Amino acid sequence: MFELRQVCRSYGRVVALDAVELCIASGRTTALIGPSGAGKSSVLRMLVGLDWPDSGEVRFDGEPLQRERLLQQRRRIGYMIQEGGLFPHLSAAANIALLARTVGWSAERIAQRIEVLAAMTRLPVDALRRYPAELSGGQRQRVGLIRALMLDPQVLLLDEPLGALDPIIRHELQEQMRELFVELRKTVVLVTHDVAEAAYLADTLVLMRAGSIAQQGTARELHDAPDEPFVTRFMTAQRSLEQSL
Ligand SMILES: Nc1ncnc2c1ncn2[C@@H]1O[C@H](COP(=O)(O)OP(=O)(O)OP(=O)(O)O)[C@@H](O)[C@H]1O
Repeated sequence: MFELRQVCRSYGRVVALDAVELCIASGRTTALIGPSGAGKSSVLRMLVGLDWPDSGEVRFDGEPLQRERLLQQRRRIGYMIQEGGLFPHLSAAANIALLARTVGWSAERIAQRIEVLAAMTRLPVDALRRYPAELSGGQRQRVGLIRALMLDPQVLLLDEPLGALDPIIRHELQEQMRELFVELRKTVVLVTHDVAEAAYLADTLVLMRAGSIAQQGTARELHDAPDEPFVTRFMTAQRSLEQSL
């Protein structure tokens, strides 16, 4: 679905992406993992056309991502930024409806679609009338997810979709998201800091380090057959409760 060919991107002196080569399979879930600053969000922004390579190419569904065709290509992609990225002055429902209104959906069609998605993501209906500041963290994430799903895109790009949630809600949302990904059969690319979450949600893990791909494979492959010591360090860095007792 996506291909990055020798993608380089620097911000001033900081090299965010260093000749990245990456293929993302269609209809599967891929998790980008890696230390802070490794370039995960930068990759996601390239995929959605919010940022462009200094050199190299990003291809989407067999064609280069192009500024001239971006609107058309963007309609096939749902994107959720960190913290949901909701507009604070709009109610949850208005946030969700924004894109659909722009592309000319009727109020009735919008309401029907929101109802379906609220049920699917288990968002209480009364939450739709509230402003983002009046929602819990878990509800905000659900609203962000509904907004990304609104136009039924082929592709979902999720930047830390479950960041900053308490462990019980996070556990619950992980289960719901996994069911949703299987049910919807979309191409999903998500960023997470949590290795266990990545392994639970994704078919493929892409481990980044300092703007490059350290290793790509299943969680089992990265765990059992690491390409370098860094992979093992990262995969085993999270402390389990058993280790701490
Ligand atoms: N707009 C920007 N201006 C300057 N530097 C940037 C910008 N965006 C990213 N960077 C830098 O590029 C590098 C990669 O950033 P990126 O956000 O992609 O990392 P990340 O792996 O997503 O990190 P995190 O896990 O902390 O979100 C970092 O060093 C970051 O400081």
